[in-house]
Amino acid sequence: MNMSSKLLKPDSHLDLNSMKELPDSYAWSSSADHADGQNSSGSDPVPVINLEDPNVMMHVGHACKTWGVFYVMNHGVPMTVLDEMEASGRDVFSLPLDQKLRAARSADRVSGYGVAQISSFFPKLMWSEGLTIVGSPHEHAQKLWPQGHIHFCEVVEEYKKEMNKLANKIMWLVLGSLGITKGDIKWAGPTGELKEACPVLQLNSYPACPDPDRAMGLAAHTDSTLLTILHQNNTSGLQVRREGTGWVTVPPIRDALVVNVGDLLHILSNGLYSSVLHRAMVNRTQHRLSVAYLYGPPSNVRISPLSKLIDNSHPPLYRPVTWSEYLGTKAKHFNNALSFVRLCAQINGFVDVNDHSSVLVG
Ligand SMILES: C=C1C[C@]23C[C@H]1CC[C@H]2[C@@]12CCC[C@@](C)(C(=O)O1)[C@H]2[C@@H]3C(=O)O
Ligand SMILES: O=C(O)CCC(=O)C(=O)O
Ligand SMILES: [Fe+2]
Repeated sequence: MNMSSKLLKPDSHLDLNSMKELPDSYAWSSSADHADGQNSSGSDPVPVINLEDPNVMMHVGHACKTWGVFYVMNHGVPMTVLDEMEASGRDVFSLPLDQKLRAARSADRVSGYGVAQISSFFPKLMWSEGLTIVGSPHEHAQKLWPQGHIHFCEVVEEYKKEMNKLANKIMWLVLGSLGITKGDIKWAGPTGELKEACPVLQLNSYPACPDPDRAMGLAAHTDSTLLTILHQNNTSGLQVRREGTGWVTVPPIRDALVVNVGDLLHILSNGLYSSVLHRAMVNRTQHRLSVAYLYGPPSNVRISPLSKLIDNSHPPLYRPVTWSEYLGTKAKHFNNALSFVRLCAQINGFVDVNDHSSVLVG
């Protein structure tokens, strides 16, 4: 069976690295929309939080409430671990296309190589490729490098270990900022460690693009996570949507990682913290890489608004949902997914601040 032709849309096979012009199937818009955010020097910058600051919890809470995204410094992840992951990502994406397609994501799975999962919601193709690793990287690595893949697997495992520690730390800061303590979280272990679901690592590659003003690296979306921790190489491209300002660029800072609030944290916080809409733009000369650690709860845990945040004047806004149920809803309804777990939206006459359905197309 020819896996690749069955698994990806025929025109998704184009080797982005070899294109001299932007094919029409990749042309999203006029440059006007894209210009928004490229020059956001006038707007507030995304908060940078020092994890060793004595007031760190307050800063995290404030950033979650007002931005849904922040940088963390003094995060404790060794620079070598970040650099090695970046180098390994580069190794993957510089393989010949036919070799990468051996690890292609099949229609019924989350993991593997291919175009972004959300591609099917858009009429145009995105200027990117990704490798999604759920759990062990072994199976994909073996397909990518039949002769040897130990190093790649070691790098991924080390990266996940470090990210898990950091995600746990940040998650407790977030929960603490909501007044939540260890006993309030069902999926916390005896020493306060948060049990996590099968961790998901998303490697994204955005090759240099002949017409970046009309292309889109990764279309606007929110993450279906509690938190996402993002490492980017030295090339800018990430933008977040800010109420009243528009698209704000989140340039790489060498010593910092980017943390996004995901949809499940929006639900858990009963809407106090909103997941942030973000997208990735591409560059004319530089290859951009990013590595996202998608952090969520164990798969059997139902996430619902924390009971400490509920009272008569703050009724629960969402019904309980597990991560895998939510991913299914997202796969079907994309940026509308939250409204499908929302309680009584019509009765209460709420306008969901997190309903991003109107920003579907770049
Ligand atoms: C655990 C997740 C979360 C996924 C789906 C699945 C695996 C890959 C994730 C991403 C990564 C790239 C952006 C996104 C929007 C996409 O297309 O795939 C993400 C999506 C989500 O956050 O909803
Ligand atoms: O490449 C980026 O900066 C964004 C990646 C992203 O949003 C994701 O993987 O979910
Ligand atoms: Fe994302």
